[in-house]
Amino acid sequence: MNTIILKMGGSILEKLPISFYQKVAELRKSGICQPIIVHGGGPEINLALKQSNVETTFVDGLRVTTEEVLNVAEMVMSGSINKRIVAKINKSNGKAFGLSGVDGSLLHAEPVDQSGKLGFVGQVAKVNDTWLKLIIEKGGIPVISPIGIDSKGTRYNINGDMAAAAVASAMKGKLIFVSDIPGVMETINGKQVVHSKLSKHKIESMITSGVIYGGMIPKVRSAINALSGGVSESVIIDGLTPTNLEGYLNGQMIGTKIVMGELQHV
Ligand SMILES: Nc1ncnc2c1ncn2[C@@H]1O[C@H](COP(=O)(O)OP(=O)(O)O)[C@@H](O)[C@H]1O
Ligand SMILES: CC(=O)N[C@@H](CCC(=O)OP(=O)(O)O)C(=O)O
Repeated sequence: MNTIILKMGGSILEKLPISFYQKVAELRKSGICQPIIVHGGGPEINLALKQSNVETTFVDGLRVTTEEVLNVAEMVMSGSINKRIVAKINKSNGKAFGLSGVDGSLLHAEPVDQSGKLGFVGQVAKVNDTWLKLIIEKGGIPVISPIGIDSKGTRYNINGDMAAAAVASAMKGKLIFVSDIPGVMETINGKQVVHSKLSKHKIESMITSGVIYGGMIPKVRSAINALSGGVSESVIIDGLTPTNLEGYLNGQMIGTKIVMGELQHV
């Protein structure tokens, strides 16, 4: 069975209709594909930090993470968000199993920046997929919160897009970023267009020119890394259009596909 890694952005988590979770459960039950969910939670972490009067800043879409910020990020993502997703899939007759990258050292992490400028921000050094494979073997749908751990027991806040790319590379699945935008957009001659395909070269120039900014930066860079890591396809789709997931899986041109080689028309 083909594996798909669904990165569910914090931007849409609360807006997704129950039909989305029903579709995820159905994909597994019917044997069409094996979904693995990796979620984010940026907006809810922002809210929780605000309520605790903790300032938060981002560098290239990554949250500078002090110990205090890490604890809040873990509470929000591994606690509240993860279990809400699990509950919705289970309500849809799926067998979801929630775990964070800390459980079974699923996401073995290392600091993203050795200078310490970003604090406890990690990247995935290795995916320990033993438990994932066991959950899958038993008919389950893994739901992963992107907090990682190293061999000393230090935990790291990992951007959800980066975690999803690492899981997709390890499991050799298709990587689908489910977000709140129809794809990567650009205003050309006064008209907003959605790119249907983007190459690595074009992506880097769009980051340099500021067309791609904020949370879209780790998303597109993770898509490229996943392709380098052996993932066959990376795509960004809008989760709020109910037919998008199925349409994409049926081969329709939906969202923005990230490709390795150069493209003539971009
Ligand atoms: N060129 C672009 N096209 C579309 N969205 C962009 C672009 N550049 C930056 N963005 C921003 O990236 C956001 C998606 O990233 P993010 O908020 O991290 O999403 P998610 O929570 O789904 O991971 C969009 O809502 C938009 O504000
Ligand atoms: C290091 C880092 O930036 N971690 C992210 C993790 C959540 C995330 O990635 O959420 P989205 O998918 O909603 O963007 C954060 O703290 O916001």
